[in-house]
Formats: sequence, structure tokens, C-alpha cells
Amino acid sequence: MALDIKICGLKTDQAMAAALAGGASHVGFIFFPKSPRYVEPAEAGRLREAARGKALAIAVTVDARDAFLDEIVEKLQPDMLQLHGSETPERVAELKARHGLPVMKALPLSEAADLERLTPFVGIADRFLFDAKPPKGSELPGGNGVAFDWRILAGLDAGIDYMLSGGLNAANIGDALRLANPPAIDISSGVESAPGVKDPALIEQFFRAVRAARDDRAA
Ligand SMILES: O=C(O)c1ccccc1NCC(=O)[C@H](O)[C@H](O)COP(=O)(O)O
Repeated sequence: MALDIKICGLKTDQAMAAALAGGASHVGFIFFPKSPRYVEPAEAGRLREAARGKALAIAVTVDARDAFLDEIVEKLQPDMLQLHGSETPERVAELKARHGLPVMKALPLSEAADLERLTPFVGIADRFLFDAKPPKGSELPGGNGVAFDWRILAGLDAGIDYMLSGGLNAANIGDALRLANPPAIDISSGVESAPGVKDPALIEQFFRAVRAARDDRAA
């Protein structure tokens, strides 16, 4: 089974090159001004040119207003919107229609009961991104480098398409793949040397760890 891999929070040509060299299927740009990974829409549009035909560009927003989303869509020309705030199913449907783009809805999880929150989005969101709940005091809804208990995904309907996210890194990706067997994975702070600073060597190390874990499972 193919495994989609999204490297999120890209801000530099070097990080983009490392993500593409490793074989990223998705590259994410953060449009949440409080984030250390924030990038201006025009700069994201410049960076994403390197990914054309190689990886899908994802615009990550948090309860963004229409005018900002219009600007992001115009300048980035994303392949998908990732909604990482408290957007309702109605808002997801509205944005899909307004922009003619698929939507990935992020949902924070910590226990099996949280999976019930995805039901109203089924048939509306094109994909889910399961992330950990932000730690107390964090101003960021994502990119906190915190993992949740992947075993809760065992109770998930097999038809649900999702990315596993939250606190992944080269050291734990083998366990994550073994326990959750996700169709896609997403990483941000696990390939950073400091908040918002992607490290090409850590990106390469992550891809190596993914390949090793997959080879182990195939053996
Ligand atoms: O990364 C951010 O700064 C961010 C800010 C606001 C909303 C979402 C954000 N990130 C979204 C992502 O898709 C991250 O890759 C995801 O939360 C995983 O992050 P990490 O735990 O650091 O790998």
C-alpha cells in the first residue's frame, strides 16, 4: 500500500528540496500568523513551484476569513485546503464549493470517544488529519510535537481516509506505522532543529526511518 507523506510548515528552498528529495507526496504551508512556521502567501506560492508535478501543496489555515483564504488560494494555488481550527461541517462544505478544492479537516484526538467528532464531517471532508490536542498554554492548534495514543485508531471505520499526525519523528515512526497502519503521515516539528526551523538532515533521517520501518514490515 502506498503511504502518503506530508512535510508541513515549509519556509525555505532548502527544506523544500529535502522534502522532495525524500519523496514527500504532500508539502504544507502554515498560514496561522502566531505560528513560527507562518509564511506569507506570495512566498509560499514561490516555494511551491519546486513541488509542481512532484508533491501536492496544502494550505493550512485556522478559522481563516474568506478574504485571507481568497488571497492564499490565488497566490499559492494549493491542491488542498487543510482546516485546522473549529470549522463546522457547513463551513467545510462552503469552502469546498467556494474554492473548488478538496478539504482535509484536522481533528484533535486523545481518546477513542473523540473519534465520534468526525461523524458529522464524513462525506463532506475529503480527508481527515488526526492530531494530538494542543498542550495547555500552547497558542498553536497544531505543530506542537505532541503525539496521541495511536491505538485508539484501531476502532476507526476502514473507509475513513486520514493522515496520522502529531509528534511523529524518526524514532517513533516505526511504532506509529505498526500500531495504526495509517494511509498517510504528517510531520512538522519532528524534523526541526528549533521551532519553525526545518533541518534538511532531520528530514532525510525521517524518510530513512520510514523506509526502514516499511522494509521491516514487508520482510
Ligand atoms: O505547525 C504549525 O505551526 C501549525 C499552526 C497552526 C495550525 C496548524 C499547524 N500545523 C499543522 C500540521 O499539519 C502539523 O504538521 C501537525 O500539527 C503536526 O505537527 P507536529 O506535531 O509538530 O509534527
